[in-house]
Amino acid sequence: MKISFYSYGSLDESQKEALLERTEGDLSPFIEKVGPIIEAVRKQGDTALARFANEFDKSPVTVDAIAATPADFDAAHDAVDSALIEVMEFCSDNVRQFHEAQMPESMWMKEMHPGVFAGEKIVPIQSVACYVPRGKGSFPSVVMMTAIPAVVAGVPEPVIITPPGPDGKIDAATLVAARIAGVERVFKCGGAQGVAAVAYGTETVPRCRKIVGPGSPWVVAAKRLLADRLDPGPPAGPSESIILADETANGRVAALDLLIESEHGPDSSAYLVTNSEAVAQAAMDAIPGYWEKMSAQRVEFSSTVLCGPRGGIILTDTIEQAIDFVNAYAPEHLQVHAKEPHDYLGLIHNAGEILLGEHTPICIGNFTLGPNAVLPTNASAHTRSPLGVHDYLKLMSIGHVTRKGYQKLAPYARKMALYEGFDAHANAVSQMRTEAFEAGQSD
Ligand SMILES: NC(=O)c1ccc[n+]([C@@H]2O[C@H](COP(=O)([O-])OP(=O)(O)OC[C@H]3O[C@@H](n4cnc5c(N)ncnc54)[C@H](O)[C@@H]3O)[C@@H](O)[C@H]2O)c1
Ligand SMILES: N[C@H](CO)Cc1c[nH]c[nH+]1
Ligand SMILES: [Zn+2]
Repeated sequence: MKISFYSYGSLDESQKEALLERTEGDLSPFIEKVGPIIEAVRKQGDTALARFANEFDKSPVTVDAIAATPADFDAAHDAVDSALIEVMEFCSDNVRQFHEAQMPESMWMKEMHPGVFAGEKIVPIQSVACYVPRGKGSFPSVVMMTAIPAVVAGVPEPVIITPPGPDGKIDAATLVAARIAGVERVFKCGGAQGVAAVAYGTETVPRCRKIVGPGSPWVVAAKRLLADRLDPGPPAGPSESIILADETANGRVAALDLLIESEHGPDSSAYLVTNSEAVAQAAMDAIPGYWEKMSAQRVEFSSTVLCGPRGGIILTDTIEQAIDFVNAYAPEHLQVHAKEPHDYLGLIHNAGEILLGEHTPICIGNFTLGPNAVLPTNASAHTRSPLGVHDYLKLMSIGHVTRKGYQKLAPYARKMALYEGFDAHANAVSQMRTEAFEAGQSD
């Protein structure tokens, strides 16, 4: 197979536009199939969840075994290598520290004028579900990234949903990570049926108001269809990355990092964008050797991405052109390979995360650095942010006006109300209010 190579300066506008496309851009085939799945869960609850687990996950789950039990947690703990548990504790600790640092004050108030107080109260959302994928991998790291900020934010009893495996069980490390995070409500339901379960609630799965976490197009399509009933949280579909490398980069190292996100699935996207022909060539030459060190399935995913229309190597005429491409693409993950990576920080406006330097590969961000690795996909990094404690919190405005403050504000409110034509609004800040007080006092 031939790795896709683009000489950017010689592409026409439509070819440049095509490079910006992701698989998530067209969800229509998934939306069509997901509608009936959602309807079945709404009507049949747990029975439908068990049936879909059998059908889509080849998992023999019965209606009485959808919730993980304390015995399941204990068995998972026994099954997982103790060295992996230590690693998950280390990574979880970094993720927790990062998100604790993100927490805002729970309230603020400002005296706008004498006797006029305004501020905000910040509270956790009362019910949130975390989606933890399983299929083209198992993702205990996604438990860390979704459940730990929920706990830090103070969400009472967060819920985890995840597809069961062919043994009818939840991935053992996923359960261990849930326990490390402090989450006990874990349910065996994934894909569109899992999203529908938390949107409507079933006999076993509680209804939630919000769902966070990444997933396949089945999950993304269900979130989209259920968005009126369930806050779908920040968008997080198939993984995508750009490695931006200038002429000071080592092409072989850049290639190693290009392969990281290319192996998630055939629907992922991954580009090396460089202004250096030597870096591009070194990366191109290195990739086949790296594929030899990967499993057949991961090579299939990676080569589908890098040899197809949503991945490969882009050679630009200048580094400015490379940076412009990054900003137009707005990748989920961006890693900068350069001797002076900080020089580029101020020039990047659109990316879910910016990892600086050749010692900060995306997998370090995925697992262990601390910032959240659930990041905006499908160009939503133009306007959206990484998952964080703010996604589990909401603001309520607070106001308090004393008698003195009222005298200052009332004439302004009355003038506005009269202009907008709202009689009751105007009356409530007129002489009628003084009269109502006086009449009330004499009662
Ligand atoms: N953006 C991020 O932060 C991030 C993080 C981790 C993973 N990811 C992405 O999440 C995705 C995980 O995908 P996955 O497949 O491993 O797990 P998944 O849990 O998202 O999807 C698997 C589920 O899809 C459903 N499904 C599969 N085939 C189906 C069919 N034919 N009909 C109906 N439903 C079907 C099943 O219910 C199955 O349980 C990947 O695309 C990966 O790149 C993103
Ligand atoms: N790259 C994913 C986010 O796009 C996160 C992840 C978890 N495990 C492996 N990778
Ligand atoms: Zn990854």
